[in-house]
Amino acid sequence: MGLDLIATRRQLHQIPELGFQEIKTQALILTTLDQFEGKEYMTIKRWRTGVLVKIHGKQPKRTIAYRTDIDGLPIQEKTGYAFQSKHEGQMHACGHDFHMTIALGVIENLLKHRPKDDVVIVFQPAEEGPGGALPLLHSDEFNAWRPDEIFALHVAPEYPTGTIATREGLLFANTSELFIDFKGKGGHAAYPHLANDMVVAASHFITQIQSIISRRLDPLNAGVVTIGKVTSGTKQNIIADSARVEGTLRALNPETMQVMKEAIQAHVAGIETAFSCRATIDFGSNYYQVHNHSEQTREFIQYCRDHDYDLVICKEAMTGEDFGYFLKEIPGFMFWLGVSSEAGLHDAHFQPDEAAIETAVKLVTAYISRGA
Ligand SMILES: CC(=O)N[C@@H](CCC[C@H](N)C(=O)O)C(=O)O
Repeated sequence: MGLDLIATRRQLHQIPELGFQEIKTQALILTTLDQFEGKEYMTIKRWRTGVLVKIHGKQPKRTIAYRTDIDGLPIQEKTGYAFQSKHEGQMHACGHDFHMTIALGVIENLLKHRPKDDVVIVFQPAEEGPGGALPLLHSDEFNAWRPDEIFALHVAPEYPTGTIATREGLLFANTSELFIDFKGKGGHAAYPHLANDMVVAASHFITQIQSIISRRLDPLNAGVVTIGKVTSGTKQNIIADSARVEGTLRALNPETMQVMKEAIQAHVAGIETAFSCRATIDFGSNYYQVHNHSEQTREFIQYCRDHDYDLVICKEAMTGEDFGYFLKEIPGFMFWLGVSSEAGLHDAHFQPDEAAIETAVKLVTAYISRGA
């Protein structure tokens, strides 16, 4: 009996793990691969918590790669699914359970009907952070099987199930994480003049940096500053001696990202002066933009049109993806797969439509096998 795609997705959904901690996920991928018929035609390698699979083509002239990410997010799930995450505070809220299931379905198909060329399927850890693509791309394991072309998909809640959306050129933005620690002097709530309040300092900083977008950037060259987490204080009547601000920066080109980082540094320096405090800035992991190569994207678009897929030529998005690092070095493309969820990506209620999995397995298998 073949792979049950829905059951596999639900199994994966129950065991989300954060970047470079995907131990159970890796084990489940390996166990699933081990059950496939035709496994003599594949070679499997582990890379950290990821997995690389090579399917040996019948008359290989080149290698085509397909990549899936495998990590989950630090979100407490609120879907109410019977197969809800078993890991407290962790959830597949960005569709990586879908992405992995699709990759497994594709491997099963390619082992049954071997393609002409070699195929490498990459199960990459840590897409949500700190970033698995760059170290994987420069690993010996990957480079021993370095492909001529690579592609990937990402689920899209806003499109109807099975819709394929992509574009030539820029698809996803440049990103940089942002972590700032403010250090001041704590004290009694009734004596603010004897303390140095980091709740107030951090609040000023968060409000001020909104003007980076409105006053520092060319309005035609968009950027985003989002602060997603603020931590400070111990009790309502104690002035906090420290505050930590965590966020992300987004920009449509690397130059704009640089402008934003310099502006952040200037604002932090201003806060240090104004509030007599100290601050450290960490830009965390940075993802290079996902820039689809024209020739490969056009061929894929034409294939979708010729085979009656619901195709949308979409706009670029401010999401980030470390798949951009692969595309910086290897020709290829990324596309969105519609999964019609009312709740969006990174939302505790995210409920993608499982019907999209089969559509994607068929498309990716057929696209890899075309011309065979
Ligand atoms: C598709 C998606 O949602 N990707 C994530 C990538 C994370 C980037 C990085 N860790 C950051 O937060 O800057 C996204 O948030 O866009």
